[in-house]
Amino acid sequence: MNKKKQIRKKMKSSLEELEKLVYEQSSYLISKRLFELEDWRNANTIGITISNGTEVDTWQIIRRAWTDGKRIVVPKCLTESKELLFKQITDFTQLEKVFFGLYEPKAEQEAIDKHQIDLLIVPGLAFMKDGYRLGFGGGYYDRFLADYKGNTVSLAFQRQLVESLPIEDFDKPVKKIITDQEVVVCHA
Ligand SMILES: Nc1nc2c(c(=O)[nH]1)N(C=O)[C@@H](CNc1ccc(C(=O)N[C@@H](CCC(=O)O)C(=O)O)cc1)CN2
Ligand SMILES: Nc1ncnc2c1ncn2[C@@H]1O[C@H](COP(=O)(O)OP(=O)(O)OP(=O)(O)O)[C@@H](O)[C@H]1O
Repeated sequence: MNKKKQIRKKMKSSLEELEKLVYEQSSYLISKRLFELEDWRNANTIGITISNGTEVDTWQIIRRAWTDGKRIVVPKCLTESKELLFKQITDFTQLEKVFFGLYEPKAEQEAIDKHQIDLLIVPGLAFMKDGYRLGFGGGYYDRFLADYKGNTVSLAFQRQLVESLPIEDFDKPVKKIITDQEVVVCHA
């Protein structure tokens, strides 16, 4: 657990050093790569978080999905059970600010069944090329992925790719990682 905390701390400060212009350009390149993939083209329902701070920008990805007629579903954290409930949004004003400055769908937005999600964009702080990841520590995505059968990709700045991470039994790797420099096809 301590090792994970250490890596999180180090990665957070590395990400804070990204200049605004580099952040914008890298986010643009990552989304451009995503839109070229069959994984994106073939997906009708896309599960995605609302990026915050130094996370790869997802706002522009959501706008593009809406323009392309795709359904966007965004997670709401059930803090007691540490589960994620995905709800459809068709408009950014259907979100509200919750803890840590995160945005979630408002209560009245309708929840969907997790198996309707064709492509899940899985957030994370650090990734290995085999698809294993380190998140923010809630364990929300590890739990969600345990019985999720759909496609998964993660978006990351190149500096978020690391040589090694502590792996635990419950960790589930993602299938692809898209960075500003490459698309990594993961073989865990
Ligand atoms: N933009 C964005 N939205 C997201 C995520 C994300 O990574 N990015 N999440 C990705 O999962 C979920 C929220 N993640 C959370 C992660 C941790 C804690 C939390 O309570 N952290 C504790 C430490 C817990 C621990 O160390 O065990 C804390 O910081 O006090 C809450 C929510 C859903 N929405
Ligand atoms: N499938 C699961 N069932 C029950 N508990 C789980 C499961 N997956 C993870 N956990 C618990 O969640 C906690 C947080 O895990 P971890 O530190 O690996 O989170 P993370 O990978 O950073 O977060 P996330 O998956 O939300 O991105 C751990 O204490 C772990 O025991």
